[in-house]
Amino acid sequence: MSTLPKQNEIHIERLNKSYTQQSAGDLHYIIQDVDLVVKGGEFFVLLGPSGCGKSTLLSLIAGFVSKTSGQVRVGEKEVERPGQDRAVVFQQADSSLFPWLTVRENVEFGLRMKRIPAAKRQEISDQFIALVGLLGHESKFPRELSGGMKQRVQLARVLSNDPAILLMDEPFGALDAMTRRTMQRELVKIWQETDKTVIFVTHDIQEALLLGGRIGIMSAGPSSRITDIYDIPLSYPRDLAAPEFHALYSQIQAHFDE
Ligand SMILES: Nc1ncnc2c1ncn2[C@@H]1O[C@H](COP(=O)(O)OP(=O)(O)OP(=O)(O)O)[C@@H](O)[C@H]1O
Repeated sequence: MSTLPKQNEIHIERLNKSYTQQSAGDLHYIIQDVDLVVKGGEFFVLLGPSGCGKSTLLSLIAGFVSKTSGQVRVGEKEVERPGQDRAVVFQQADSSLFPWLTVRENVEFGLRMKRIPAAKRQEISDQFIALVGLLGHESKFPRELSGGMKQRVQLARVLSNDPAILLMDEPFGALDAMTRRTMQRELVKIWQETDKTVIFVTHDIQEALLLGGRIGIMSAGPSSRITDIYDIPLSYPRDLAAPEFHALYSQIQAHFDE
């Protein structure tokens, strides 16, 4: 049996990111000595207070920003730049959708760039438009969609490119509570159907517990680290009213009350 790391496994070792503070001229560590292994096909949630460095860590994995020192590997490859194996879903779909393209054209954009023939493109976009529940809306433009629908288009577009890893930065943060719950449920279903590795950033404990197979707690910055990792032994879909859910909620909440 091969012992090589899976292509969708993420290894982070002694990772540091610092900026030089303009005023003081000294080094300011955003994250310091982060160690983490996310297994292939895992749903991992990064949970921490606002400003602790969650987006920074996600951007380092995405290859959007360069590290100060340490290692980020996907499979066996060191991350040096963005790659097709890692797709990022942002909080605001508006900034990532092309307003002059329809839902279908937005979803097919990456496929067109890869010169996939039209018939195959349509087959793939049909599949993911259906998966995110947007059948019947293919010809609409982003301005004709609600916030939740735009977020679904963003998700369908990302999924149609078939990345091994989904990096999600508070993707439902701007949605109303009901749409947010629907999207959370759909994301879990999509993840179960596609076996992708997901790293999902949030500062909402309830969201973390609804979604995560494991939850990594980040300490408040500066020099933030992952201080604790919780295995969440609850089956999906998760029951907000279950006593086990409440017990885990209180346990995790205690980290932020200290
Ligand atoms: N380019 C930069 N130069 C200097 N400091 C930066 C830069 N980018 C981010 N920071 C700082 O890094 C810290 C962490 O920011 P980051 O956006 O990663 O946190 P976050 O946990 O994702 O926050 P939120 O939950 O509010 O989105 C903040 O204090 C921020 O000011």
